[in-house]
Amino acid sequence: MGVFFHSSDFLLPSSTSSPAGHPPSSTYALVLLNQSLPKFTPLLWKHAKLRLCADGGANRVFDELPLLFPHQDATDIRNSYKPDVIRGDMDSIRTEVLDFYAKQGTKIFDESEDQDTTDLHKCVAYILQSMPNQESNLCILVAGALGGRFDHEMGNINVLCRFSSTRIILLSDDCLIHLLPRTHHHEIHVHSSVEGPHCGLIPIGMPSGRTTTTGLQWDLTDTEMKFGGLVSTSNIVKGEKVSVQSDSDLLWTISLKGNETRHSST
Ligand SMILES: Nc1ncnc2c1ncn2[C@@H]1O[C@H](COP(=O)(O)OP(=O)(O)OP(=O)(O)O)[C@@H](O)[C@H]1O
Ligand SMILES: Cc1ncc(C[n+]2csc(CCO)c2C)c(N)n1
Repeated sequence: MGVFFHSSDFLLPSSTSSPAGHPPSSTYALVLLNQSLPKFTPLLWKHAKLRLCADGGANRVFDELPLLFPHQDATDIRNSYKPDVIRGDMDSIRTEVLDFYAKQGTKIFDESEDQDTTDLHKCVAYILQSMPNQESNLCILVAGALGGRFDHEMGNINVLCRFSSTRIILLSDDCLIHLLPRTHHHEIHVHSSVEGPHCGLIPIGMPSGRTTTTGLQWDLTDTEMKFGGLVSTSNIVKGEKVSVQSDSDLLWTISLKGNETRHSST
């Protein structure tokens, strides 16, 4: 069985290269959702080759990005953070925002006839169509995916499952989540300057009969996990490397640093 390597390099400045022995860095696409943008959004923006707003996510870029640069002119910031694409059912984007980005040359896709898939789903499908040759090293970063409405959060997690062969990372200021498909063993490189130590491993879709880990305070050894039984929450990463293998798909989540003033216990 092959090994998947995972590393949150996108949380580090662009000049910081991957550690020796790690695979070449990913090609990133960024999707911005209609939820408070993480304060590290400008860093994700810089790493990304393609930037999309899911419907009302464009309002967040318009309203909130200038607030991250309080000493600069809001219009200058809006002019320099122009999304490549806005796609969704367009029931949340404000007209002034749509007009502003349409004039800037952003491609607008109104998919209002599809009321069965979420705006995030529509954006991921667009990325896969428009970057077909990048699939093996493509990594889709989703900003504003967590915190807020629970139905939206579950819809966002469902996108991880619907596109399980694509690397997709859901992000908020507080944590990240991605899928560890059962088809591979997983090696997670932890950048302790920006992430951890709190983490979790959660079976998704079905119980996990056997999961084995190394590198955690509470490691699992051929352990069963299921809702109604054990799921691994409030675990702790011990060092720089975590390994996971399981007979079913798991969600991996790890806390992000930088919110110590809001969460004094982290
Ligand atoms: N509170 C939230 N928490 C997490 N994700 C969110 C939240 N609000 C929106 N999103 C994400 O942003 C995307 C775009 O949001 P938007 O508000 O435009 O969606 P929507 O389809 O109009 O929502 P709805 O009609 O259910 O209110 C959604 O598809 C979802 O992925
Ligand atoms: C069983 C079922 N539940 C909810 C929806 C509604 N829905 C799901 S995704 C979406 C688009 C949001 O932009 C909407 C309205 C549906 N179609 N089918």
